[in-house]
Amino acid sequence: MTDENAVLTVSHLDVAYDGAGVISDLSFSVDKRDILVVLGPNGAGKTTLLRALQNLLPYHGTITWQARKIGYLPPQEFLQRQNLPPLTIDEFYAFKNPAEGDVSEILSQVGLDESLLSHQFGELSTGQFQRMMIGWALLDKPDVLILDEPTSGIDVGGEETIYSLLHQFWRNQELTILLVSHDLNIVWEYATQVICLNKQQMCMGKPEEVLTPEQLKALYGTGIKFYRHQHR
Ligand SMILES: Nc1ncnc2c1ncn2[C@@H]1O[C@H](COP(=O)(O)OP(=O)(O)OP(=O)(O)O)[C@@H](O)[C@H]1O
Repeated sequence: MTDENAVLTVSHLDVAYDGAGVISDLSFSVDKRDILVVLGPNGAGKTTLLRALQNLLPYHGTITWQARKIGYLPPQEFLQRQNLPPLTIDEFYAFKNPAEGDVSEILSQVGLDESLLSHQFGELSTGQFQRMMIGWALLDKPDVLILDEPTSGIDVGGEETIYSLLHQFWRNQELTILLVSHDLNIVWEYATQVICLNKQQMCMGKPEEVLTPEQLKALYGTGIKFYRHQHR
């Protein structure tokens, strides 16, 4: 039986690299308009999970999407502006075959001037680049967006731009977000659901219900500062 409100249902998921198990017997579901944050220590299998969900890795178990279109934000290396191809923004956006008017609309939504379309990647400021990338991810109107630590290595200002823009889109349109983040502040501020992963599922639920100091200690070992934003 499928849950009408679920956008993703994962059941008994196992993923291994060369026979070495990385994810074992993972089951969870994500509802429409959830912001699910995948938490876990280094090597816990978070990126592996996101890749399996996008059918980029072989797996056992079932992954059922009830999504119209799944979008993703490119890897951190791209977001950190390393090894970028010599393209103008116009050329980059054209890869998505946007309909008439879509580029203008998305640029206005991310707060960028159309004159930037003729610029190359290297000619944008950091903040403009972050906005441009969010616009690219959302240009073809996905109803699900997958992001793997989108702000790692990005300065605090850029981080703020990415999350506040994403949150703005999430508020204004039908969007479900699956996000890997190490940042507990992001979890407290934005997550509607959290899954704690350390090869196996260690918690799943609303952050305020499942992220107890005990759970965080079990997930990360000692030394995690327990800090909760009060303003939600
Ligand atoms: N292509 C690969 N081939 C073999 N092993 C891999 C491969 N990719 C990842 N692994 C291993 O799988 C495990 C999980 O890796 P994964 O990248 O999913 O972890 P993660 O939770 O995203 O970690 P981090 O927080 O450090 O980014 C690690 O032990 C890693 O070494």
